[in-house]
Amino acid sequence: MGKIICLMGKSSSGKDTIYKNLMEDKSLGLRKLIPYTTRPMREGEQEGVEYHFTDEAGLARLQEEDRVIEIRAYDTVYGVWKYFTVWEEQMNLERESYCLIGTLEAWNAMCQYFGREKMIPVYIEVEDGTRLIRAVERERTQEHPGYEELCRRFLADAKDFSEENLKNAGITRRFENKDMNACLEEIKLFIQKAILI
Ligand SMILES: Nc1ncnc2c1ncn2[C@@H]1O[C@H](COP(=O)(O)OP(=O)(O)OP(=O)(O)O)[C@@H](O)[C@H]1O
Repeated sequence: MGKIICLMGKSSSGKDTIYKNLMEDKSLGLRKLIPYTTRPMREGEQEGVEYHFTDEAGLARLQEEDRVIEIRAYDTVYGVWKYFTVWEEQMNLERESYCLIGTLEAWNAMCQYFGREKMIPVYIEVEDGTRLIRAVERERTQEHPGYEELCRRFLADAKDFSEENLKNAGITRRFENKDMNACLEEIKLFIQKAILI
């Protein structure tokens, strides 16, 4: 039986890096569950790589087909952008396991949609000071570093991923990303066991 692995964690905890590594490990046989968004494509992005890009009409069609698993709307300075997960016609949960990066909100909605027993949480944690340094270092490499947004996210994450919210979501196990290789090894072992059940 297939499972859905949901990688979660605060900003700069290493989700993206870990996701890429898990996907490259063919022995795990995980499939990507690529999210959808109504936000415009950024330079360097490609349809179907980070996201499937659509618009409000595309979203409405998917909703009519009852294929939207969970959806989040963000009121940005450019207007409302929606991010959502879609049931893909080629998905085969009997045989395949899927992996995605999710928020706690998405996790809760997906537990409702698929059933908790189908869902495997992988919560990644990094000590706050180290995480902030990694976030600043990553931002510094950008042409136009967005330190303000970085600070906003850092504070928002503390609320979104509060101990209470984690507890209510049934997330108890944590994977500490101090050393990437050790963390990856631990996560891979955990996933291998979890998808066997
Ligand atoms: N164990 C580690 N040691 C050192 N640097 C790391 C480690 N893990 C991740 N990083 C670095 O920290 C930064 C944040 O990692 P990454 O982009 O994977 O995080 P993320 O959780 O996807 O962040 P966001 O949610 O903000 O997009 C990257 O520059 C990455 O190279």
